[in-house]
Amino acid sequence: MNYNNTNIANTKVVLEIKDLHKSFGDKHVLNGFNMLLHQGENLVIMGKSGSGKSVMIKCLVGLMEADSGTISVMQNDITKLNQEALDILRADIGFLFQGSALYDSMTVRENLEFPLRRHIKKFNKTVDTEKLVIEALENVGLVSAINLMPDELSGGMKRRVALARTLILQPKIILYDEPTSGLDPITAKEIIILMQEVQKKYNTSSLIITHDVDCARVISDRMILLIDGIDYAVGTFKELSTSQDPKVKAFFKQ
Ligand SMILES: Nc1ncnc2c1ncn2[C@@H]1O[C@H](COP(=O)(O)OP(=O)(O)OP(=O)(O)O)[C@@H](O)[C@H]1O
Repeated sequence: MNYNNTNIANTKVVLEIKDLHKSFGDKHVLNGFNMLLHQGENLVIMGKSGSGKSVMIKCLVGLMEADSGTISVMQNDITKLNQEALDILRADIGFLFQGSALYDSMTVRENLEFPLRRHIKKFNKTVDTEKLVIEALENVGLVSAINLMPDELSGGMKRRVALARTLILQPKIILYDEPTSGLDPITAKEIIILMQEVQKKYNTSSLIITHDVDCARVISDRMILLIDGIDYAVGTFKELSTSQDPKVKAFFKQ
């Protein structure tokens, strides 16, 4: 298998999905999907609307039970973990949802404090909340917005705050669901640059679901095309974007 960054192929695997199946009645959404995510890798998953990307993510985070297959996060088979072990593992996985999902009635500071309170076990009891909030906002260049309410922020600022809220738990893996959707091209580019900076600074591994070909081009070390319920095509952006397979080609027509 080829990687844009050959160093990544030699790093450990932090997430592995093997032969995942999920059907709803006679609708077979996932038909044996496989995936590997390496430490420090940016892996982009592309698939048409309704191809099963959300179903795959829901199985991955335990919101949905797969019919068969295995999912390992940092060498732990998540289907075999008890609730407490799952909670500990979940604190190492950050999410950035479509549309930012900030709490509207809370200030930026309170939005960032919220996950800290929920996952306090991950840190020692004397955690300096203020320091962590400021540090997370510094990472996204938004310390000045600390006392603002979400409706006082632009779309791009909201996405940044959401990223800061994800970073505050110091996740080892970040799942991005359409990180640039709804943003103008310049703001989208800023978010992509920020994602790259975060990856470099913390050596996080990222799984990025996107329809945005530009985002995939810039950020991906490797890509998977989810077609017909399987990992239909796997490779670098260059490999996939020059493929002669009509199903693959369809993704890169602009
Ligand atoms: N709980 C459910 N019950 C029945 N069918 C479902 C359920 N969840 C998802 N599906 C079906 O599974 C298929 C895949 O849905 P999914 O939401 O994973 O697509 P997606 O690739 O994330 O699409 P999009 O890019 O539009 O978000 C769809 O046909 C959907 O209707």
